[in-house]
Amino acid sequence: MERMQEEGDPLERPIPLTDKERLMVQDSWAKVYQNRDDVGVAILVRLFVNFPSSKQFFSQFKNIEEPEELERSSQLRKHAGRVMSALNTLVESLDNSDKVASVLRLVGKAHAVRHKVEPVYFKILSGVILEVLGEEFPAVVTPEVAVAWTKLFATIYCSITAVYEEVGWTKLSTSTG
Ligand code: HEM
Repeated sequence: MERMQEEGDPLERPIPLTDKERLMVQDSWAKVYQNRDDVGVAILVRLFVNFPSSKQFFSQFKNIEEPEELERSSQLRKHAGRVMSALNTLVESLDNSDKVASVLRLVGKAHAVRHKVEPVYFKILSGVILEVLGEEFPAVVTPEVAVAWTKLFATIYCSITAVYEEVGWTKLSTSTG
C-alpha cells in the first residue's frame, strides 16, 4: 500500500530535500540568477508558447501568439521578474521552513483568489523551468541537480494546492486536466 504513494508524477511527491540537495539547488540557482532577466523571460515565453491556455489569465497578451511579441510584453516581463524574485527568496530560505511557507501562502492565495489561476499551471510552469534550466545551463543543472530541483518544485506545488484548498478553490474548468 505504501509503495503506491511513491509512484506517479514526481512533481506531486513532496519529499524533503537532503542537505546536499539544498546546496545543489542553491549553487545552481546562483548561476541562473546572474542571468535572471533573460532566463525569466525565456521561461515564461516557453510556458505561453507551449501551453497557450496559460495566457488566458494575462489581459495584455492573451491573444498574442508570436514569441517575439510575447517577449516584448511588459506584463510578461514584469511577471517573469516576480517569479524569479520569489524563487530567489525560496531558494535563499531553504533552511527556514516558516519563511518558505509564508511566501508560498501569499503566492497561492493571490493566484487563487485574485488571479483565478488553475493550480495545474504551477505544475506546468515547474516542468518548463526544469526544461529551460537544463537547456541553458547543462553544465550546472546536471541530472542529479535536476532531481533536487524536482523535489523542491513538488514541495512548492503541494504547498500551493494546500493553500488553494484552504481558500475554497473550486475548479472552474475541466479543459486543463
Ligand atoms: C512559481 C510560480 C509563480 C510565482 C512565484 C508567481 C508570482 C507572482 C507575483 C509575485 C505576482 C504579483 C503579485 C500578486 O498579484 O500577487 C503575480 C501575479 C500574477 N501571476 Fe503569478 N506567479 C507564479 C506562477 C503563475 C502562473 C503559473 C500563472 C498563470 C499561468 C500566473 C499568473 C499570474 C497573473 C495573471 C498575475 C497578475 C498579473 C498582472 O496583474 O499583471 N502566475 N505572480
